[in-house]
Amino acid sequence: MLRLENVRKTFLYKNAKGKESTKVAVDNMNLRIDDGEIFGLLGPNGAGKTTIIKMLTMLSRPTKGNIYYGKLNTRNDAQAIKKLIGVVPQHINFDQDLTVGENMQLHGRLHHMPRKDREQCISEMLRYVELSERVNDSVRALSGGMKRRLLIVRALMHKPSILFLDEPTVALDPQVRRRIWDLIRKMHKAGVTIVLTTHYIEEAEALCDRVAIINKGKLIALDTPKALQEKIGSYAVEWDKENGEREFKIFHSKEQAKAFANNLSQQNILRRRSNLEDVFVELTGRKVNS
Ligand SMILES: Nc1ncnc2c1ncn2[C@@H]1O[C@H](COP(=O)(O)OP(=O)(O)OP(=O)(O)O)[C@@H](O)[C@H]1O
Repeated sequence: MLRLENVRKTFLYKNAKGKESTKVAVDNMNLRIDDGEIFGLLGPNGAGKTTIIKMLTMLSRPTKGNIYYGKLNTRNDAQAIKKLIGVVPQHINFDQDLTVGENMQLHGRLHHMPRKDREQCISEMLRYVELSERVNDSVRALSGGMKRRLLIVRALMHKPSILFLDEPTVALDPQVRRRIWDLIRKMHKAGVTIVLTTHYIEEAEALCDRVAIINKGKLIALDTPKALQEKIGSYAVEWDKENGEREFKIFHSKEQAKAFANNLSQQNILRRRSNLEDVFVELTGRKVNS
């Protein structure tokens, strides 16, 4: 089990006038992630998701508060925790001058894997993501989707029990995105706990057992996508505003939604089930991708 207790992260920076200011990136966060979950951190750009992942994976220290892996604390037990976790960063960070196999070798060596284990693991992992035939190709020659798949299995080489993925499908087309989702599900089935960040609502809905909605460094909701959606109300009515934008309202009963829709004089009225996007807009007043 992974636990954040009163975690806060601030950054000092110089504002436009050159004056030193403090940015609160993560504000008093309390969170528990259970073994075996696919857990999603959902929020718009700048919400604090990457900062949280960096603290969880010990690339950055909390300004205040503590992060526990069971009884291990990231402040004192970094070496032991590193063996438990795998990290898939947001930006592709292979050595582009090396081949696929050489990049995997490098990662295995950094994790002190014996040569024999390394060789076996690399061929197993490349087979897993159908990249065996590319082992001697330069990483540069791979497509974006292939690089992402390779990034994921590279993080699994030392057999971590928790895998962190920061925006695993950012900038990928829908077909490639689905393939990455299948890979994440496959790893989860194999027993790996998954923690991912996303600003794609569909990704959180498709993959996550539970979702934490983060806005401006704060945790504003935490539950299963279905429970979050039921809490705000399961029925939505939407319509065109005068400026052409869509507006919506959420209701707890179908009858209320129907009565409201019947009394509307606006154009293009639609009744539908509510979704996670509605939850986000209701709670934050913002669209997730704005
Ligand atoms: N090193 C830093 N110095 C100053 N401010 C920072 C630093 N790192 C992050 N921030 C600020 O902290 C806030 C949270 O940033 P973070 O990258 O965690 O957001 P995010 O939710 O991951 O966004 P994105 O989806 O764009 O990656 C932002 O306002 C960001 O500008």
